[in-house]
Amino acid sequence: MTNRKPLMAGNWKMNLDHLEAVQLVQGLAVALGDAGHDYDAVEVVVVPPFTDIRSVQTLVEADKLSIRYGAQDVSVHASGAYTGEISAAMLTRLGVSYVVVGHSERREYHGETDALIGTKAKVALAAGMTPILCCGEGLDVRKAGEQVSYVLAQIDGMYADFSAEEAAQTVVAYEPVWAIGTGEVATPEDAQEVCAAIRVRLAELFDAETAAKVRVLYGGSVKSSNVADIMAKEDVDGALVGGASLQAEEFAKIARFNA
Ligand SMILES: O=C[C@H](O)COP(=O)(O)O
Repeated sequence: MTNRKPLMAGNWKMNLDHLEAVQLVQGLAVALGDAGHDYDAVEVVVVPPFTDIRSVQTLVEADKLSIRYGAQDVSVHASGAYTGEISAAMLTRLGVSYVVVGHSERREYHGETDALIGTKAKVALAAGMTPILCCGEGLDVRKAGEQVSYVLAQIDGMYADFSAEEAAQTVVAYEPVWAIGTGEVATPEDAQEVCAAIRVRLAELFDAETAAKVRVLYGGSVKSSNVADIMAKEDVDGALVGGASLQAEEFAKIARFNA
């Protein structure tokens, strides 16, 4: 048995402007409210683009919503001449609770390395936000059957400078790149294999108590139709959802996987 609270996080990626963001969060709140969702049992988080966050904050505060929100990235710098970057302090001023770091799209299009991702995660933590550290193998690695060693190398790199106390406050998202936005979902067994290996590695890097606290999410073509089977796996503590989080009803159903 685990006391890790399931976390359903919707990563909107570069979709929806601030007006659409308000509509979606309102729709999600209504769908979850109508269903009597217990936010203490399953945490629900939206991760909009930076430009939407202020509007989401205003809505969440005005309507006293229990939905929490995150950012898709954070700068390693505190302030200064870093054009285009957003600091951790700017995010915390907007009530941001989570920061996704090292998404495979940041790794691919922005050359982010495990070391940089680890630094970003520590910056987020130091500012009081929870980092969601992403990892996952490409199709070539999966075909070679090397997914576990590949992902564990990413874990080693990202957590290299973490203390156990810091690590215990993080979330990991395992997202096989071949399953992202493709409709190709990993089997629950595939997800469990890697998520369990991540937890074992965290226990080796830190200790068993720390590893037991870290929530490990699965991401990659999660939908309301497949989420329950994935969530039934012991080491899967939630989902990082892309496309399906852009529809209020569908994301509400995902959050209510156990209803
Ligand atoms: O961050 C979310 C993932 O990249 C999954 O995206 P997807 O659900 O559209 O496959």
